[in-house]
Amino acid sequence: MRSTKRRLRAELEQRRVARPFAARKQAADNLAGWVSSAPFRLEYDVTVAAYVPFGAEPGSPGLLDALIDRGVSVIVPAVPAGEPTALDWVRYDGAESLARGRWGLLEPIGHRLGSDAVEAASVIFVPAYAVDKTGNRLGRGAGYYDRTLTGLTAEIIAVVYDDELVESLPAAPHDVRVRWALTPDGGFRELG
Ligand SMILES: Nc1nc2c(c(=O)[nH]1)N(C=O)[C@@H](CNc1ccc(C(=O)N[C@@H](CCC(=O)O)C(=O)O)cc1)CN2
Ligand SMILES: Nc1ncnc2c1ncn2[C@@H]1O[C@H](COP(=O)(O)OP(=O)(O)OP(=O)(O)O)[C@@H](O)[C@H]1O
Repeated sequence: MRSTKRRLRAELEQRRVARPFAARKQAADNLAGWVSSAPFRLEYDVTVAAYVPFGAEPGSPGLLDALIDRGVSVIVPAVPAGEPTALDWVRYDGAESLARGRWGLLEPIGHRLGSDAVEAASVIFVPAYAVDKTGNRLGRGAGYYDRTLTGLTAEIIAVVYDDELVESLPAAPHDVRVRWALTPDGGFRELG
């Protein structure tokens, strides 16, 4: 199982890296555009936990900015020091305040809110290499998100390219299923 997941991650990463720049840009714009037709409430009193895409991941800060433009409070992860645990969180208020953190990830400079901050979120966008039709998600494999998402009742959305919404993925008992996929061409799709 572990080596199957590792091989899948490597294949999916290669496929992402091979996507032409213009296609990635179009996909990022499309993803941001779907925010206005999200199937859940995204208003001024809502907190959304999202993330800042890096490398060949689908998306850009554009989706976060689209959320902020609606008045939503947005928090994004900050990777805690040491071994993988639940993620820490920082408020996002625009791409200007981002700086390179651990592994070159972009994180807002600002007060760390603690790992409990995610409990205020009613909607959580999570990164994934792939998601299957029943909501099994393949992440980077450090286990940050599996540790972060257990026990939450929020709507959880995996953001992937259209060809990364697949028929089935290997799943372990600790894997937390997601209810939605968001893809550049398909928008929000309910899973399960
Ligand atoms: N945009 C984004 N933010 C995110 C995540 C993510 O997947 N995407 N995470 C999702 O969990 C967390 C960070 N997790 C990460 C886990 C591994 C690596 C990484 O590059 N690992 C290297 C090995 C690094 C090393 O050991 O030196 C690798 O896999 O090659 C990066 C981020 C929180 N923030
Ligand atoms: N709730 C948890 N408690 C303790 N260890 C966990 C927990 N969830 C995951 N792990 C550990 O984290 C590691 C990565 O898990 P897995 O391969 O399922 O990652 P993933 O779901 O693909 O990615 P992500 O890093 O996004 O969670 C595994 O070694 C697993 O044992």
